[in-house]
Amino acid sequence: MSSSSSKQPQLNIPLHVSYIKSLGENKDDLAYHLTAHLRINAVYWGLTALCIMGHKDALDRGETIDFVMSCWDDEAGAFGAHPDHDAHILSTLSAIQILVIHDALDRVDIPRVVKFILSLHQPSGVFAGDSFGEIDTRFTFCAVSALSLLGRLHELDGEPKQRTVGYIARCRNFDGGFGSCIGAESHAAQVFVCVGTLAILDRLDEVDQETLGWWLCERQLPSGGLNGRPEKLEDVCYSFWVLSSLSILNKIPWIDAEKLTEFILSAQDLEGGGIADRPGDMVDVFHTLFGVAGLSLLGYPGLEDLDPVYCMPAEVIEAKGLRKSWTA
Ligand SMILES: COc1ccc(S(=O)(=O)N2Cc3cc(C#N)ccc3N(Cc3cncn3C)C[C@H]2Cc2ccccc2)cc1
Ligand SMILES: [Zn+2]
Repeated sequence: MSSSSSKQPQLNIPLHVSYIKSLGENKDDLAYHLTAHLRINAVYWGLTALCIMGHKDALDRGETIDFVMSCWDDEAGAFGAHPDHDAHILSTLSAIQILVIHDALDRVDIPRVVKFILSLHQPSGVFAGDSFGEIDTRFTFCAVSALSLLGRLHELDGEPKQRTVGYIARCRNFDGGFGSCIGAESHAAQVFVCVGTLAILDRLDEVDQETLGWWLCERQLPSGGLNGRPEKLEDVCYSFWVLSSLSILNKIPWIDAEKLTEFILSAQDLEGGGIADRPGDMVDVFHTLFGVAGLSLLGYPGLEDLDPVYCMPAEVIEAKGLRKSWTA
């Protein structure tokens, strides 16, 4: 893909780096406190975006690790999204991703976290998000990717792995896609978590790759952007959910990369920095990550490679020996 033909301004990396750095500075903003329940996830989103843009050190490593450890819920043996918040698989995965990126897994009581994760495995094969029992294929991906990053995926060997794969197989729809649970309609974010889980478990044979490939490339709209379901609006975050699934299936050429690149670049705020869900909307750190993540998967010049399964820097996943054979 040649960026010289782009009609949109290029990716303004310095501006987006300063936007992410500013997020942790405005602690007086009401918005800062209203998003406490997302804090550790937001740190993962910001840190990963910085890594892809080549500015991993823009956030202080020591302060970041100290914040993650302040989210440890010692009663549960896992991480919450904010100090004194209850442990949840979503925040536990974010904590592990941050510590792996910073090569600080030695700070984690791995046996206790593994016990928490395995305690969420349901008889049906799906994972719950926490002890309250809400189930979702998103939580299954979080559990399996967390165990993999901890080097403890073998805990699922045998019947637990078959149960997990069997549940995801029962979520597969006629259109080749996957939903949040058995019987739920296909949705791009759920397709990512199910395909990603099957990729980690080396069971992509459970995916109808041609049919799903078509469903995924049909997410692209005339604007170049991707939506999450038929008849929905395009949204930058689907640049990652759809592209990562296509990347795992080796079908990224099935979409128009040039037009998607233009769409993502058009969603930048070129004054304050950051990327929004679509042009003209308010930016946030979630869409900033998934915008640069999408550009990285499209081979946009000047960005670090992203691993499509773990949504983490490819060099970090490579160093842990977790890169899959089909990834370039
Ligand atoms: C602004 O209203 C919201 C609504 C929901 C949430 S959320 O439940 O915490 N969450 C994460 C999220 C974070 C931010 C940011 N910063 C912004 C949005 C957003 N969404 C909502 C969204 C994204 N695209 C369109 N929509 C409507 C996804 C959602 C679910 C999710 C959680 C973890 C990982 C992946 C997905 C946060 C804010
Ligand atoms: Zn979105």
